[in-house]
Amino acid sequence: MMENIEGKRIDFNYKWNHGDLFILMENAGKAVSEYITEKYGKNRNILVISGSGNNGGDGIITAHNLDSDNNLKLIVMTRSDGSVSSLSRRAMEKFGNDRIIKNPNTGDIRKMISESDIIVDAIFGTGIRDPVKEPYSSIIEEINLSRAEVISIDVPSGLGTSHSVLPDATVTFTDVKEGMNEKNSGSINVRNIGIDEREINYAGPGDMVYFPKIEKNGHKGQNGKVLIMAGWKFTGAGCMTARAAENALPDLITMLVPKASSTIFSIKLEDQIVGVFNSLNMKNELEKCNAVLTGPGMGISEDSVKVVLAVCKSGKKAVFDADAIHIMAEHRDLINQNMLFTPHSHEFEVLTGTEANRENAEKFSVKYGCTILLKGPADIITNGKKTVISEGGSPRMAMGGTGDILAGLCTGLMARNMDPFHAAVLGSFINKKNGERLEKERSYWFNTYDLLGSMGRTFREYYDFIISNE
Ligand SMILES: NC(=O)C1=CN([C@@H]2O[C@H](COP(=O)(O)OP(=O)(O)OC[C@H]3O[C@@H](n4cnc5c(N)ncnc54)[C@H](O)[C@@H]3O)[C@@H](O)[C@H]2O)[C@@H](O)CC1
Ligand SMILES: Nc1ncnc2c1ncn2[C@@H]1O[C@H](COP(=O)(O)OP(=O)(O)O)[C@@H](O)[C@H]1O
Ligand SMILES: [K+]
Repeated sequence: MMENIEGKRIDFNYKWNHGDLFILMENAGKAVSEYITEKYGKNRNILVISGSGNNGGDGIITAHNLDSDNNLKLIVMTRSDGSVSSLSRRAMEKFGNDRIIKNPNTGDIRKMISESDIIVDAIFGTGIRDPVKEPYSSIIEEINLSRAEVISIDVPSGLGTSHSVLPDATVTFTDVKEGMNEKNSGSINVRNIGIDEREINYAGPGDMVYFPKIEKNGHKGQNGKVLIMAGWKFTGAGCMTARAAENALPDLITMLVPKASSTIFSIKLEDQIVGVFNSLNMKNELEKCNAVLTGPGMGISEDSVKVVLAVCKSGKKAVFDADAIHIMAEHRDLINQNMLFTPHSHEFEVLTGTEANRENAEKFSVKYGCTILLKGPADIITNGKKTVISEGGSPRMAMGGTGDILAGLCTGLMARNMDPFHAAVLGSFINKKNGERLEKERSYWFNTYDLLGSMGRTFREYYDFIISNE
């Protein structure tokens, strides 16, 4: 079962890899027209009703393919300014603009429906917004009143709203969509339209769809607060986590550190809030934050155990890295679905007592409900329900500190309201692409400062890609 946003993610990955989604639309139209021809034969009275988005475009290609062997009519309902999506425009040119019936009135639509044996429903797909208003609600009602066979493309138009087409069959692409069942979709036929494993099961630019946009009129605090308790033994590691977390664009980052090292942190992180650790401060900051990180450069001490246990008790979204993973190995009963663990293979073995591989990561996630990001030349991210592989990066990333950057970045993303799984996938992807960018510029001669310095540019490249293609 695929959520709509996951469909978007896959589309963006496809677009990044192949440049153009039109071939998918052509394949979608081919899948639907073949289904109809196989089931109903030729010389039928077919009415295709398309909306203004890409679902409508799939309908237009379907109409194009069925046109020569049937008595076919194509209606296109445009947006109020007369436009349709850019892919649909290409589909319209292919069909022949002058033969398309644009925005007919409801009476004419009713008449065309009554004259048809087969109706192809391509009004809305996964891009539907609630509520469905006139004229769409009436068109959907008319379709449901007709005696014709109704075939929906991808999803019954209006699914999930109060006005939904009730088709005899739905031809859907890649996977069954969220909310679909035989009762609301008729017989469900899943067709592969050319999306391959890489676009589905591997991290890619499409993972940016889960990154919450910055609201133009936002106010302080709205974009999340990060709490970091790290670097108590190795201050450098702690500072890197904070610098990395900034790239997720949270509003506030607070570090709690021991009194003895607070001056060092204040100097190195002059633009961030550095507080002195004590039990009361920790309690207050844990209450305020949206996500918390502990572990990197922390050392294992009485206080660090206290911190890790307090984080567990807080119920906040949390990232456990490095020493915190060692501590949590003794407290597995406290693990829950708000937690992300970012072990390399040795830490994984300590945490789980099993060999570091995909299967064991999945088993552990299922058992404890948490997300695991198992680091290596290829990162494996799993929450037990889904697993994504994140490939790439640079061999130079084996240097110390890249794990701290990754943990900080993931925490920042979780504070921005992302769930642990999608934060881990995007964090790993951006971190690795950032390493690739630097390797391209400097071969292996770069360090963690360089990674932190260029992360914003790497992020932006993918952010802009999503924004400019939405
Ligand atoms: N990777 C895939 O699976 C592919 C998906 N494609 C198709 O693309 C569809 C998604 O396309 P889109 O994202 O363009 O979205 P849709 O085509 O589902 O709908 C969006 C359009 O409908 C309008 N709209 C939405 N809700 C409305 C409402 N309540 N009242 C009036 N107008 C409304 C929007 O303004 C927009 O123009 C999928 O369902 C599928 O059919 C295909 O083109 C091929 C590839
Ligand atoms: N040889 C490598 N090739 C590509 N990416 C790597 C390599 N080594 C580490 N990375 C990446 O660097 C990040 C940090 O991993 P790692 O170095 O294992 O963490 P740590 O700093 O905790 O040891 C991960 O995203 C990982 O994929
Ligand atoms: K549809």
